[in-house]
Amino acid sequence: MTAVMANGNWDPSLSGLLASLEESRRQLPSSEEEFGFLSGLLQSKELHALVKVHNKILENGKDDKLNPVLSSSMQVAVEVLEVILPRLGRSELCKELFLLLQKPHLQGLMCAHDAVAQKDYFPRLPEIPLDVEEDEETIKIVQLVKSNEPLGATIKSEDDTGKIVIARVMHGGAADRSGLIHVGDEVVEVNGINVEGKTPNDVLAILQASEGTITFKLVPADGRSGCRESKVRVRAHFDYSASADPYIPCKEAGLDFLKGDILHIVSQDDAYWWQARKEGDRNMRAGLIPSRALQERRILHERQQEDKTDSEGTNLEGEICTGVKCVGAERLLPSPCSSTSHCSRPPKIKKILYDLTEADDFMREEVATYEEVAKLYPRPGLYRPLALVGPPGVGRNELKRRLISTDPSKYRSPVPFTTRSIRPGEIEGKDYYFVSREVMEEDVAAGKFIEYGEYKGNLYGTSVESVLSLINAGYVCILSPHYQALKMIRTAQIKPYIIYIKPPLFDTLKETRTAAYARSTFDKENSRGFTDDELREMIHRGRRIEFMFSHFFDEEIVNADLSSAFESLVRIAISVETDPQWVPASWVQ
Ligand SMILES: Nc1ncnc2c1ncn2[C@@H]1O[C@H](COP(=O)(O)OP(=O)(O)OP(=O)(O)O)[C@@H](O)[C@H]1O
Repeated sequence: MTAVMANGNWDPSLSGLLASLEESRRQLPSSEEEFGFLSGLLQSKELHALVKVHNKILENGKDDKLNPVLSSSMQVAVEVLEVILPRLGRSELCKELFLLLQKPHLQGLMCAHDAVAQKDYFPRLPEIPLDVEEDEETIKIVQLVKSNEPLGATIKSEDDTGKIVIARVMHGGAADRSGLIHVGDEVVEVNGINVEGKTPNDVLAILQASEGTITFKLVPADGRSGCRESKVRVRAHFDYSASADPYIPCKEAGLDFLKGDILHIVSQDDAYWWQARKEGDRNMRAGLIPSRALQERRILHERQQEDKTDSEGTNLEGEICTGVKCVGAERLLPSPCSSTSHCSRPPKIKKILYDLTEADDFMREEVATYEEVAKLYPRPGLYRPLALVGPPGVGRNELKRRLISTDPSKYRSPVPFTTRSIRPGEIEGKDYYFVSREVMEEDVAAGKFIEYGEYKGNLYGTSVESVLSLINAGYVCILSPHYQALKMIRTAQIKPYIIYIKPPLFDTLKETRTAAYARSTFDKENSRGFTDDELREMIHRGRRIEFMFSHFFDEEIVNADLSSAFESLVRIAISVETDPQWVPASWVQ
């Protein structure tokens, strides 16, 4: 026997295995290479260490010597991360703990701890009964043991033959992980009961009444093999509740999510029902969500219905059912078992830039469902611009000015261009870039401006180049673009972090603006307070902006109390600088 094994500490079962391997070496049909591999493995220190750990766990588990204090250390770690996140800027200790808890080694340790604490390695499967008839070589027998986890597969009865088949296997669920159950497998027997001629509900009833292990006899589907998990992540642009969806093939298999949630799409095999997990969710089993194509059809249909004034009757059901076979016909197999600012005030030109009242309906063509995203990691010295959008008068410029005044050497706003002539005291390149109308019109036509407009016969605008030069010079560029310029700035080149400044409800809006003697920005010639109509208009505009552009927003700040809104802005600005962010996948190469 080899030197390593001569060591008295070596596990006796491993030594025994190796000895019998060597003894029967000649009778084995294996090649020299295969033998060498196996014998090397049995003698490896890694395997020995693993066996030792395994034995120790079993030994300690036997007489309940060690009881875990908790079995969800990963969950606790995530909660701690959330709690300390807002304190990162203020405490070095918080920062250190934040980094520590994200280290893969520590997370691996906590995962392993939880698996052991939850006894995830139990139970052991009993021997498979081998009383299989001779002509049943194409039958597979799958035995599952009760646990708290659902099986993660759905069944349906086939339209033409009435056979019960596995309709869907949810990625990461118990069935998928077993590697034994595949889509298309025909269910012949459950616990010795023949299911021929039975409905999916009958089969469910058998399963629910069963206790202990459950044995399936399955005819394997031809040529099926497990599909590899996709890596696609998307941001959802709508709320989804499976229980409220009349068209989902199986409500219990659905995954609920909220607008803004990041979803890991693990399978797009079905054109209408994708399988997804929520990013960061420890539940490995994927759930069903409507595919992009299906959701787009639904939204378009809903819009058509809204637009229809006459009632021709809705037939959404018919329309979707044509595309999605077996709607509602699948059954999920249960568990087999169970200010005063010193920055000069920029000129008020924005509100005239796109002032075609309500001319923004063109955006309604866009159907926001899911957007593919990827993580963008912060790069020191190269900061994402912050773009504050909102209805005119809501306070974007006020917040921008306050943020810049906290550190003018860090936060900057791009210098605008104008075709008007320079006035006494103004400095070229500081107040404005003064250019001729011909030059500016040419540049506008060439798409060099993120926004522009005309006021009293002169053009004003902000160029893409001036934004990029601030970014490249290491500043945090602060923009307050008109909302219709959002599409222009939301590019891989600029990578803006878009913050929606939302007006509060009318009473609060009126109260806060009156208390602060806020000046209306609607009538440039008169510096006066906001009228009720103007405040209502602000709220109305806000709603339209949300309707059209909310899928572009990274954050939202309700500008009720100005100092709270400003605090939120500062907190967001710090986190954009330091934390990884989900951005459109095309921005990350
Ligand atoms: N939360 C608040 N409470 C009280 N007053 C506010 C608040 N936010 C902003 N204001 C005041 O409201 C007025 C309009 O704000 P601001 O000029 O920043 O609006 P804006 O969104 O930039 O609009 P515009 O695009 O028309 O310039 C200013 O007098 C500002 O000081």
